[in-house]
Amino acid sequence: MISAACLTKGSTSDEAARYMLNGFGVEIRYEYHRMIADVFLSTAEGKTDYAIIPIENTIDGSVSLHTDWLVDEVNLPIQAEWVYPSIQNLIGASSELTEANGNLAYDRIVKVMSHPVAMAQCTQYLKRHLPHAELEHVGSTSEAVRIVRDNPGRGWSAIGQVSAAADNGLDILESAVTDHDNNYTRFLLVGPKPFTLKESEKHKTSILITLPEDYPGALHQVLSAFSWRRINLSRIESRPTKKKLGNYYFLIDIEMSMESVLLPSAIAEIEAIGCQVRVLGSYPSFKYEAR
Ligand SMILES: O=C(O)C(=O)C[C@]1(C(=O)O)C=C[C@@H](O)C=C1
Repeated sequence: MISAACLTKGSTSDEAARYMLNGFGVEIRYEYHRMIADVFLSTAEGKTDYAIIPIENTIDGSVSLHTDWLVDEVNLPIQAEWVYPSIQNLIGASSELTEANGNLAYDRIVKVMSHPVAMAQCTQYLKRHLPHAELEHVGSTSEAVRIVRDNPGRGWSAIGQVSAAADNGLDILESAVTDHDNNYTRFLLVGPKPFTLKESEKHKTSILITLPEDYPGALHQVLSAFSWRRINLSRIESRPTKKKLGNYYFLIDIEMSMESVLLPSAIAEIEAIGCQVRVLGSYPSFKYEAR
């Protein structure tokens, strides 16, 4: 049996976790939390084998809060990554928020609640149809659905998953309200144990680089260590070190395993110019395949 910490039942994370982990013939115990901090801490404190972390979204980009937790607050290696479609829906009680003719009564909706990332994926929809509604952020999409369920008759609605609506006895008022159809979220499986349930043809490595101070052209040299070896990078992002204004580290995703010959030598070259390198994980990368 393996155990995994995840955002609340019925969240996008929960659906994505089941997509990834179920069906390997191994029993999985899920531990649900309302806040992402508790998801990380459960695995960091040894209560679960893995934590399921949404890290990047097609529309909203990197989830900086989750990146910061991964880098600054815990030391949990990345063991796998996969993408999962993020289809968000407007959820509420149709008896309360629908006209007699069956049309959605937008003017009766006074509040929309959701996870900030899910809400950001529906910005255009909310502007067009619900500009008058108050928008409120909560810890997960399913948490939003639960709060709406517990507050009937107030004109509240949530943005979230079909399964959360069903679990809470609410209705899909409008389906697929995300601004673009091609909306995917990239998830990480983090924890101390390597992930061995499934093989993948593609491997990635994520590293964190802190440049030496006052070293002109340091970033250029870092990138050239990869480019002349023809090592492909899939993401480079800078985040503040939080130690001094203007100090940043670079988070780089590399399309190569640490087991390859080339990558360790590129990293050694980068360290030789005075950069600090921390490997966040070298892991299989899985593509989404509709089942
Ligand atoms: O609230 C949820 O349902 C989550 O799983 C969180 C989360 C996120 O943090 O990115 C995950 C995927 C969705 O794209 C929106 C929100």
